[in-house]
Amino acid sequence: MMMEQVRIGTRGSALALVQAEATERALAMHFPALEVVREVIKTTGDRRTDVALSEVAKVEGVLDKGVFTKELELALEAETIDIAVHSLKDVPTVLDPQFKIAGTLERAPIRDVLVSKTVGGLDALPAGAVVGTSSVRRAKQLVWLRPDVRVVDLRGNVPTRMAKAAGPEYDAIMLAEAGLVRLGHDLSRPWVHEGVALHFAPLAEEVFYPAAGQGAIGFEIRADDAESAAVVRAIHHPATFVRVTAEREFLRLLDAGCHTPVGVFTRLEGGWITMEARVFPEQGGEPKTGRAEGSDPLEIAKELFESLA
Ligand SMILES: NCc1[nH]cc(CCC(=O)O)c1CC(=O)O
Repeated sequence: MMMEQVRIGTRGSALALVQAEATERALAMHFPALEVVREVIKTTGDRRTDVALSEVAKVEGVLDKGVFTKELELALEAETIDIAVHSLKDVPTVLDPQFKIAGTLERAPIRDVLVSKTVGGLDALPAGAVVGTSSVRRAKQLVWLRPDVRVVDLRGNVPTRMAKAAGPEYDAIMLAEAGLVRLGHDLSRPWVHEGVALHFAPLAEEVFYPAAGQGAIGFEIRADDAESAAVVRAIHHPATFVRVTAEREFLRLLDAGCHTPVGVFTRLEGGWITMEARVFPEQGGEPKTGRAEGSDPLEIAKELFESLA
């Protein structure tokens, strides 16, 4: 018996709402009679824009990296929502056993984008350029590729960060291509804000390694909720899931010991997965780079992890 109503939970940021809409469209296509109710939920990460993202978890006592997900899980637990719609890269790799990631939509592009006042991407940034990002992964890779660059913290949701990028404090910022495209940016031409033109330079994943799960929308449900699992299954994209499973498992294995900045990406062709990772030592210095391939996402994650240990 098909359920009559499903309640999805989402953050209230512009990007989260676009992702909720994409989910609702997919559900409407598969289940024309299903009533989809949207619940907008504020997370710790949305409230605490006053401190650096890397500090929010500590300040707020949120377990691990759940700063954008904890309140959605509380709503799942309280059964006020059935499906939490997440940017998968914000979801911790280890979940409480009462929850599970039941599926993903088809993935958007995985690259990072340099958004800068100068054209020509990373190589053409002026000497000593100031680049805004709150991601340690982006910061480490930036400075490794361009040692003269100065990284400064930049918080806020995507539209806020785009507006700040046009201000005098920054020469450039970094954002995910997926978020920019979902919010309607055309990366082939500059975006002009208050008379300042910002240029988009997507960075190939083998040049600038993305985050695990970047560009994927994941659905978290109560582990025992078979009805919601069936709903998710209809809009699920298995090829995306195989890739993000490999990437997240690799991150989970690394996270066991520390909070290392890590970039990782996969490709999937005819059931064959290739995965590459760039891992920066916590103490600084050269990153380790590795590659694994195979057909089992968990196996190749383990193989890659062990080859870098
Ligand atoms: N942590 C914020 C966040 N979470 C997901 C995205 C982009 C969309 C995605 O990667 O799925 C962003 C913004 C960004 O990194 O530019």
